[in-house]
Amino acid sequence: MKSITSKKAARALPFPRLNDNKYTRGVCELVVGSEAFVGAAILAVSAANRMGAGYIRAYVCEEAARVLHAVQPSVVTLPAGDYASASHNQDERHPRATVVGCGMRGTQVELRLVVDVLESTDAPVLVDGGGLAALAMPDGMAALKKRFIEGLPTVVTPHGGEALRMLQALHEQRALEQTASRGVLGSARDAKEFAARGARALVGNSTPQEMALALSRAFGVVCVLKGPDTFIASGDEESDRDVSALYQGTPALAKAGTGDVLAGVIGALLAQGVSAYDACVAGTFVHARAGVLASVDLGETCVTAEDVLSHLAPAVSALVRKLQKEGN
Ligand SMILES: NC(=O)C1=CN([C@@H]2O[C@H](COP(=O)(O)OP(=O)(O)OC[C@H]3O[C@@H](n4cnc5c(N)ncnc54)[C@H](O)[C@@H]3O)[C@@H](O)[C@H]2O)[C@@H](O)CC1
Ligand SMILES: Nc1ncnc2c1ncn2[C@@H]1O[C@H](COP(=O)(O)OP(=O)(O)O)[C@@H](O)[C@H]1O
Repeated sequence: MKSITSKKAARALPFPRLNDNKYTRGVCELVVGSEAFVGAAILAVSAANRMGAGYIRAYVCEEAARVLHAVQPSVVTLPAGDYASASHNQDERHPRATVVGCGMRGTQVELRLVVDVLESTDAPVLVDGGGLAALAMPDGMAALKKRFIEGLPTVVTPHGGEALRMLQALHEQRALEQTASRGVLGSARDAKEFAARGARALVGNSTPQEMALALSRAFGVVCVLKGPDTFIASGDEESDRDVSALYQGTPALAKAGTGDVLAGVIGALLAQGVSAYDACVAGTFVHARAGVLASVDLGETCVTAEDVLSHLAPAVSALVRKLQKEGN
């Protein structure tokens, strides 16, 4: 397994070119937050705005739009329900990406919205937080399969709990399908309980690396499995970079909202045309470095997700200095 270094992260970073405009620097769209989790939307959107995408469009609830107008007036806001009816395609000169799911609670309306996002853009999509539950549903799986066949990149960023739920849902669904196809008799409830037990047994003993790999292959996505150490699985069976590990974090990052910041960071890199795998490598590194720099300033105990956000710029500057030192 490869470990992510500052050199790899620095080389993946995008820079504005002399003749760029806000559209050529990439449009990052975020379909995030809910009435229950307004903060997740603010954190993800603010992180994306900080990480260099030229145009940030946030599809959010009214309260999140109100807060964003106050704290990030450069962000354009639209009602979350408007996403499906707008156009989201990209071309070579106008890259873009969509982040969806941070701060969602997993309601039917939200899960439908996640599937709409997967179906309605040819740009990279990052799915996080409560939105991840949509992927193991039949519509979500079908949308992912179509994106995979068409070569459209999808990134998922689960924490350990979300990864476990995704794998269990997947195994459960497969077991149910097998039961049905073999004509095994029994009540629907018994079949579901049996499938759930099998799924728990299958997933129970996996290491985080194995889970990241299983998720990336089963769903056809790049999987960033977050935790004290973070594992990135490319899902590419031909490649020698199946799983990479990031060991440079700090327990100061174990705070609510830091995952929302990470989703915005990776989303902005995707929107600037960085490949899915490189965006995950550079994004997780910058995020971890921001956590470390915040800890240096404030002490590990006192760091909040807002501090990680405010240390993204010094983290990027440190990487840029590294590149300059190497003469690249
Ligand atoms: N300020 C805000 O508005 C915030 C909103 N958030 C949003 O809240 C929604 C629910 O996410 P949560 O993660 O809070 O809750 P979840 O309901 O997704 O998961 C929490 C459960 O998973 C278990 N778990 C197992 N491994 C874990 C791990 N490595 N890290 C965390 N939990 C683990 C926990 O014990 C717990 O039972 C998401 O959409 C998320 O984006 C959170 O990001 C927190 C901040
Ligand atoms: N003990 C730890 N050491 C290093 N990094 C951690 C630790 N705990 C959590 N993190 C990082 O903090 C972030 C937490 O993300 P997540 O669990 O999704 O939080 P939230 O949903 O509250 O935003 C991830 O990037 C994870 O890798």
